[in-house]
Amino acid sequence: MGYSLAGFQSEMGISEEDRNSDWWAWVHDPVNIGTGIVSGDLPENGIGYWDLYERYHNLAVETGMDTARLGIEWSRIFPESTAGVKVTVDYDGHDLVSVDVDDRALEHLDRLANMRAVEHYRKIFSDVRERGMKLIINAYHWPIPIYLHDPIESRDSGLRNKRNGWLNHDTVVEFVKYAKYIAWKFEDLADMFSIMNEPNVVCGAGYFNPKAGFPPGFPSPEGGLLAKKHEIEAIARAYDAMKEATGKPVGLIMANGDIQAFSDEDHEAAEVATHSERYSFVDPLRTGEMKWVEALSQGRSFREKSAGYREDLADKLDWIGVNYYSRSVVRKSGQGYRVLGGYGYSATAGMRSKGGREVSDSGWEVYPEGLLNVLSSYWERYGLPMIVTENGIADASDRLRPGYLVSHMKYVERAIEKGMDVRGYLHWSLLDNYEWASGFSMKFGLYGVDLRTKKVQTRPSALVFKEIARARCVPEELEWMVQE
Ligand SMILES: OC[C@@H]1[C@@H](O)[C@H](O)[C@@H](O)c2[nH]c(CCc3ccccc3)c[n+]21
Repeated sequence: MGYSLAGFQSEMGISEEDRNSDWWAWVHDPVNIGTGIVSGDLPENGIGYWDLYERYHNLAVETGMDTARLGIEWSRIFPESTAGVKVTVDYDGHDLVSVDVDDRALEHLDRLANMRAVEHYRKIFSDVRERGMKLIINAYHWPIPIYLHDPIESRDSGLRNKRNGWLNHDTVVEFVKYAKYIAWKFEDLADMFSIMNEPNVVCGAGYFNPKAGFPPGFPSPEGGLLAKKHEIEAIARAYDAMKEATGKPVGLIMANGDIQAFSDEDHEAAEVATHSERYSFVDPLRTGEMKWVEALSQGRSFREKSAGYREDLADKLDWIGVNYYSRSVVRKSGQGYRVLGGYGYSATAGMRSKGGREVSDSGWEVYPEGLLNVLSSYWERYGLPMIVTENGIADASDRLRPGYLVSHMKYVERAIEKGMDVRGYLHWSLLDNYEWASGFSMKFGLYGVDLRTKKVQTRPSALVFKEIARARCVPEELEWMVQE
């Protein structure tokens, strides 16, 4: 049991601002701040993990945690372009079927890398290991180096500019170089690697749902589907490259909602939604079966379409990270689906959900049984080892979090009792942090952090977590907290 965090959301606050990413440009953009698409909070005013990691790791150990999933920022390791590093790339038509990063390329990357950043990440990771904790290193948690994705240019040019992030195969090739370098450089400190965190949210929020406040915030179903295809190729090519540098398990972390039909005539819609948001990412990386979800009627509805078999994508995952917070209730819409407001991730903060459930500060319905449903869905379809890599709640008053913790962990226990191979539970998160477009207003931490003084406040649910961690199960005396 432990916690997950991401670099851009936690590192800055005291020193070492990393200004070289699309997300940095995105959250500092005056137009985005003026239109309210981002909060105006800035990551450089954050919790300062880069400097305070020993204090925070002390907290994790005191809370009974034995595992940390931490991210590395691509733009810190390679602040300048790596395009000059020669690698062998093979295409089959538009399909990127191999990227060979040989030792000469690794030596070249090592000369280009920001060695101060490499060494500092080694200090942070060594500190985790020296405390007897396990370490999962995640290579990518959303920010892309600015020389590969200028989100303001992309937004203002309607995606017609050059530096277009996941829309370009260049980004895939440079990502594979970076991912192999990470595996090569940190192999001795990691217990496991994750290639990406939530590729489905990156393309979904960036191109299908501009209100989410993600770069480049340009509505383009075609763009979203192309970004999705390139992300899947990036994961497969990075897996191949990383496995040349390490024998440690290499997996993928996916965002999930428990997708449910509103009524009996919406079951097909729920199937299409589950394919579009979950299986269409992971199927190709297991079986090579590239299913396609065609955007119909200006992206308001979607239809499943087979795009054929790709041998070069099959068998590219050793484990799956399951991020789960809430459900999604869907209705039929044309040949596809639409998500219903009032339920799951689309509920409203400050009022009960349409299902009569509690709702978090971020408007997400508390729906613990969905975690068991999502774990079952992955287990039945793929049979791969799983880790709950994110589960948590924006809850500044800590009114809901104790019950949220107990209820969701009970469902993890249920999954294990049912024979599913669930290796761990990582809470999002140990500490409050920078919640992307929402900034610092959403408090996900078991511990609060005063951003001016960097002083830590213990929330009662940190003590609940400690009890559960110490008992290695949900103790009977805590079960009263689950408001059924
Ligand atoms: O919002 C809390 C956390 C973020 O801080 C993490 O960086 C990110 O990995 C993350 N993902 C999710 C779930 C996102 C989601 C929303 C709606 C539907 C499906 C997934 C929640 N969170």
